[in-house]
Amino acid sequence: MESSSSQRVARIAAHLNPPNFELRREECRAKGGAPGFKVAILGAAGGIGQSLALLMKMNPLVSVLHLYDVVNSPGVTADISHMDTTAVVRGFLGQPQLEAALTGMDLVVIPAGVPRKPGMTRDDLFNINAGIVRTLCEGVAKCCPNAVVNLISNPVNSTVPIAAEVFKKAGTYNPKRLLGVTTLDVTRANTFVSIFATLLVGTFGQGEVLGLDPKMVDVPVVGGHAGVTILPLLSQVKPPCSFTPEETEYLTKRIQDGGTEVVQAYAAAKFADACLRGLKGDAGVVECAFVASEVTELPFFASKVRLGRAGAEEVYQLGPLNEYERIGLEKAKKELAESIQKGTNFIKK
Ligand SMILES: NC(=O)C1=CN([C@@H]2O[C@H](COP(=O)(O)OP(=O)(O)OC[C@H]3O[C@@H](n4cnc5c(N)ncnc54)[C@H](O)[C@@H]3O)[C@@H](O)[C@H]2O)C=CC1
Ligand SMILES: O=C([O-])CC(=O)C(=O)O
Repeated sequence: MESSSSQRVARIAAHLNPPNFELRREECRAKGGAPGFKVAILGAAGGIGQSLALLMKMNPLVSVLHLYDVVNSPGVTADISHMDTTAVVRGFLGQPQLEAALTGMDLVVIPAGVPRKPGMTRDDLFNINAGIVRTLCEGVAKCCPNAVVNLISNPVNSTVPIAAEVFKKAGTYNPKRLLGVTTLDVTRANTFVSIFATLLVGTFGQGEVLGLDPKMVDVPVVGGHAGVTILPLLSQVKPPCSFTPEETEYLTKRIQDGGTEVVQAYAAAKFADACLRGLKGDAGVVECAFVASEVTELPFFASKVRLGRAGAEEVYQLGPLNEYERIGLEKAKKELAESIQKGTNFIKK
């Protein structure tokens, strides 16, 4: 006869062994009554997806985290699910499991698709990623038509219009709930400006600023998410800061080219968190995003938006631009118009 201790071990083991493990976690969570949102990451086994999954699993606003990919999602799910935070993690592999991954979701974050190789532009990814985004958004329209969608897959300037057309076709389009993620441009801009300001002591209007924390810096970045369409409004930096024309030119290029150097998931997690805080009803959640917009004559444009229960509840105007920024805006709009049209045509053709 087994000792009571080994019987207990056997009982616990039965609960902790896959596939029971996640089921038990779910029961524990239900008993604890942790509130929160259901979030799906599509492309969760990729470079961005894995780090994003880790960061979302740490977010207390997330109660359920679905990790979908066409490869490797079971391993990633097992890894993430052992983190001792409340969100229940479930993995989904391949197209037959897409609908299960999406059903009931409040927020769908999409970093699925191919990334750039050296020498490529984001637009070079269009041919592969356009079809991937279309398929995934068809799934969203069918299974969670009211979810907020964060589109990360590049070229964002075209994939957002693609998603909009898919949702229009399905009759589920809500412009407030479709957001292209440009947060990385803002985190780069905040970081570069803070370093710059710290090194160039005395350029800030209010006297000397030493060791400026990037979190204290606010650089609006408008337009889109590729090359010249990324337009940092350095004249509107907070705290107020003045740059020479050469400094402006240098910083603008540095921010525009940041993606050829390094990519990361932190900004995507920051933006997803802002969307969840908005859905929860927090006041004053403002981030830049590429959304349906009337700020310019273009149907989509990135600018500051206020995030709320409805998604992007308010799209802010650009504010006063200086001459350098006005020229930049014209260049940005020209390229953006083509990228938006290309995305729209992909579905309409
Ligand atoms: N908007 C932004 O700020 C950023 C955008 N990106 C973009 O995000 C995308 C992903 O980048 P990485 O994670 O570095 O690439 P990656 O190649 O490491 O990961 C992509 C993942 O997508 C998966 N995938 C491919 N087809 C899929 C499908 N039909 N359904 C579901 N998953 C699918 C792949 O299996 C892979 O796991 C790229 O297009 C990249 O350009 C990356 C960084 C920042
Ligand atoms: O540049 C890339 O290929 C990825 C991206 O969008 C970024 O890092 O901003």
